[in-house]
Parts: sequence; structure tokens; C-alpha cells
Amino acid sequence: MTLHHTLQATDGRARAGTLHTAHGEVPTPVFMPVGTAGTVKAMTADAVRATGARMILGNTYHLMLRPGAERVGRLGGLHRMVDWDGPILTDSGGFQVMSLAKLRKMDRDGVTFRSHVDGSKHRLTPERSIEIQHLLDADVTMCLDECIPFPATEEEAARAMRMSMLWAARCREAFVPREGYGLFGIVQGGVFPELRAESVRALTEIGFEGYAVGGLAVGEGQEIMFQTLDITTPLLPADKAHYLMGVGTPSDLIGGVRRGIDMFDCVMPTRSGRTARAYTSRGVMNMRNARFADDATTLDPECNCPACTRHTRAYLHHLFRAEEMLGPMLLTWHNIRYYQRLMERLRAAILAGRFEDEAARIEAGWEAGAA
Ligand SMILES: Nc1nc2cc3nc(NCCc4ccc(CCO)cc4)[nH]c3cc2c(=O)[nH]1
Ligand SMILES: [Zn+2]
Repeated sequence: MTLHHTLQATDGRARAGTLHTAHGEVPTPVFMPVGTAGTVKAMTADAVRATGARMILGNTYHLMLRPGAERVGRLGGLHRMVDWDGPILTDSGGFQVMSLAKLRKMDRDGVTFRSHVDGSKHRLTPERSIEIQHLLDADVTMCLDECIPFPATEEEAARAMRMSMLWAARCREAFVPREGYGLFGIVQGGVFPELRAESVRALTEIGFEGYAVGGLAVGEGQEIMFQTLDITTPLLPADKAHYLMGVGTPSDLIGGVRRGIDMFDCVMPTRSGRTARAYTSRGVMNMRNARFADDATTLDPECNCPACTRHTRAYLHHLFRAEEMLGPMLLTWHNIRYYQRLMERLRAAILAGRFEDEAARIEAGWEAGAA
């Protein structure tokens, strides 16, 4: 059986399920820490496991540039190289080329670009992206698509979406089916309901093991993101996994789960961990703030991570002020643990039919902290 998703419960449009992959079962809703270049920054693989994370994300764009897709293949694939025995999802490269590469040229057949690392020339086509993700041995492979910036005209969104749908068909053709492995299609269409519906029709016509909502978390803001989800997720096949790419803050995750999303990934918890921003049950805190200099209390009393069980806010404050690398290490670990605990709480609430109560309780905790 290829990779598949089973549902255990629904509560409104929120879903609790299990993603069955070649490298194990993943409870959903799931948050995937981002391991862009084959590492979740500042964390060993054991530390990532200790947070409760079950699935991580890697990037075709970064890994094809360095150390190179064929080299990762020779090293036994990403699982072997990273020492991660759980499932791995890899993004296809389209989004990263548009946001990172220099001198890129998109044509109907693919995209040519220069590496942001050393300026060397590269080309990504649907077939090459699928081949790279096969060499990486990703459990979930993403289609090569074109993610347009926000705002965009309906004409621009239609052009990019229709090209992405042609590329999706070519990705389906190029993908080598394997037990426990799957290819996900990516819905595009900007903020335009008819284009989103056309994109879902095109993808379900081709048939994928899971469906991602792309083209969001590109600066449109939470309200427009949620409005777009409201008109898109109900159209997705209920018996397949629904993945919202690049999202998001804890508040985004609650709203995304409420709207039928099963899978998330975002650099927010790791990026924030390196910049002293802590996500806690009482909201966000900047640990560089002088108010923490003598604060001998626990960062988050509800958390069981090393930062919260062994250290104080004053110590974290000191580490960041002193530019010590242990600061980003401890706070990244905490933030990923916070995101995992959030997903665990939401999943348990859906199974118990009290999703809205739990969401309200979590949001009340943030408000209390802000008071
Ligand atoms: N293939 C593909 N990949 C995507 C990745 C994405 N990632 C995002 N957003 C990430 C946004 C994001 C970027 C940086 C930070 C750090 C704090 O500023 C947080 C969020 N949107 C995305 C859309 C797509 C998409 O359509 N197709
Ligand atoms: Zn913690």
C-alpha cells in the first residue's frame, strides 16, 4: 500500500488521524520541524526525537546545491545521512528557487537559476525534482510548482496555477511508486475561489496520495489565509492527508486544524529559537528583554523540555545576552517541544469532541500572559 492517511475522529471540520508511511505511523494533526539542509538547526537528531517530533521536512533546493542529490544518494539517502529513522517530507524546490536563488529564469519546462551558495548554474524540471527527491529517499515527495507572490492578479494566478497543474501531471508520471511512499499535489490559485476549485479538480483528476494547499503564508496575512482555506479544504478528498505549506504561528496552527488541515511545517519555532523568541503557554517572550535578568522562574511551567525543567528565564536571558550557542540550542528545543505539545493537545481534544473548548483554553493562556 502506498503512503495513506486514516481518520480516527472529526470535530466540526477538524480531523484527528494517522499518516501511514514507510518509516512509521504519524499521528495527525502533525507539525514537522524544518530540517532544510539535512539538519533541524541547532538540534541533534536525538534532541528532535526527544521533542516528540515524528516527521521532519527537508528541501530539494538546498540539498541539490549542497551536498548534492547524487551524493546524498551515495551516502544512503537523507534518513541515513541525518540519522533520522522517522518519515521525511521534502519540498520540491520551486518555492525556494523563487525566494532564494539569484538570476532565475522560469519557462514552461522548468526553471534555470544560479545557486545562492556559489553562483553555479542549475536547472529544475518536474522530472529532475522528482528524481532528486527519490535520491533523498523522501517518504513524501512534493510536486514541482510555481508559488506566486502576494498580491497577484487573477490572470497571473491563473497562468501560474495552470502551469503548476501541467507540472503536477509530469511529476505523477515521473514518480516511482513504492510501498509507504507517496507524491503530494499542491493546490494553487492565489486567493481566487474559482482558480482554487479548478486547481483541486485538476489534481484530483490526476490522483495523489495527499494534497497540499500552496501559495499561502506569502504575506497575505492570517485573515486572507483562513478565507482561502475556507473555500479550499472542503474541496479536498476527505480520505487523503491535507498539508498547509509553510504555516505557521501557534494561532495559525489552531485555525488551520479548525479548517481541516492535518499537516504543517514552518521555520517559525526554529528561526525564533535562534532569535530569543520563546513560544509558551502564556504567549511569546523575547528572552533578551532585561525584565528576565533576575527572573529565576521556569520559562513555561507546563513544559517538560530541558530549558523548562533544568533552567531559569534568567539563565536563558544570560545565554542570549552573552551570545552563547547554548541559548539557541535550548530555546529551539523548547519551541519545537511547544509546537509538538500544541499538536498533541489539539489531537486529544478532537478525539474527545472538545476542539473548540481546548482552542479557547489555549488562546486564553496567551491572553493571560499578555495582560
Ligand atoms: N512547493 C511549495 N512550497 C511552499 C513553501 C512555502 N512556505 C511558505 N511560507 C513560509 C513563510 C515563512 C517564512 C519565514 C518565516 C520565519 C519568520 O519570518 C516564517 C514563515 N509558503 C509556501 C508555499 C509553498 C508552495 O506554494 N509550494
Ligand atoms: Zn520548555
